[in-house]
Amino acid sequence: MFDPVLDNPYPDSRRIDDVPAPHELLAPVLGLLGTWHGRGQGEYPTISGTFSYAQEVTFSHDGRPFLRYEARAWLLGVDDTPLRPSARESGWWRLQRDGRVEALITQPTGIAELAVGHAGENTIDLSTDQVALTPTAKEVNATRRRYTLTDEDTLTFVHDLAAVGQPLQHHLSARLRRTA
Ligand code: HEM
Repeated sequence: MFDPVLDNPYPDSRRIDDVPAPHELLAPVLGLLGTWHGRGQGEYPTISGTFSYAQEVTFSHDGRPFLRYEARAWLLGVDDTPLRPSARESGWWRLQRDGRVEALITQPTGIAELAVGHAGENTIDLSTDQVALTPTAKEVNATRRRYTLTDEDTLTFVHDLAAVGQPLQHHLSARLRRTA
């Protein structure tokens, strides 16, 4: 017989003032903790026109010096009607001394990114260090992600992409509001 399953004694926290207390290395990214919702616009030279999307993003921690990151997007039609699920990704942002960040991000489209960068005054800037692709994934060579807290509850996001033979250029921009 198995013992009854115990509750996880180490749940993630999405709030600065909650337990566990955030690790000191998380100081430069504490403003990201929580759940964010918003909308954005996207484009790419290989795609006709632009597209609109909505997105939900969550950053949490368990008291250790990394963030758990989760994002999911869905495309929007006229009058913001949801059209279909779009990009999803999840990963880990490992905070180092002096605000250096090492991120591991995976997507169900067969793409795994290692990114490095820096968390500074209200801005996090991550660029690809390595990309790994499953055999059937689209060709992705590099990304750059910039997150800016324009006020305590507003997060803007810009994503550049080098893929399918195109040089690094704008793919997405979004503006998110903290909802939890
Ligand atoms: C909010 C997140 C994202 C949204 C809403 C989004 C949306 C889109 C859309 C609508 C397309 C056109 C194809 C289609 O209709 O599915 C597309 C293409 C593509 N996206 Fe994204 N995307 C997102 C994030 C990403 C990320 C993180 C990457 C890679 C790291 C990426 C890489 C690509 C690639 C490689 C293509 C294919 C281009 C082509 O084959 O012509 N996207 N994206």
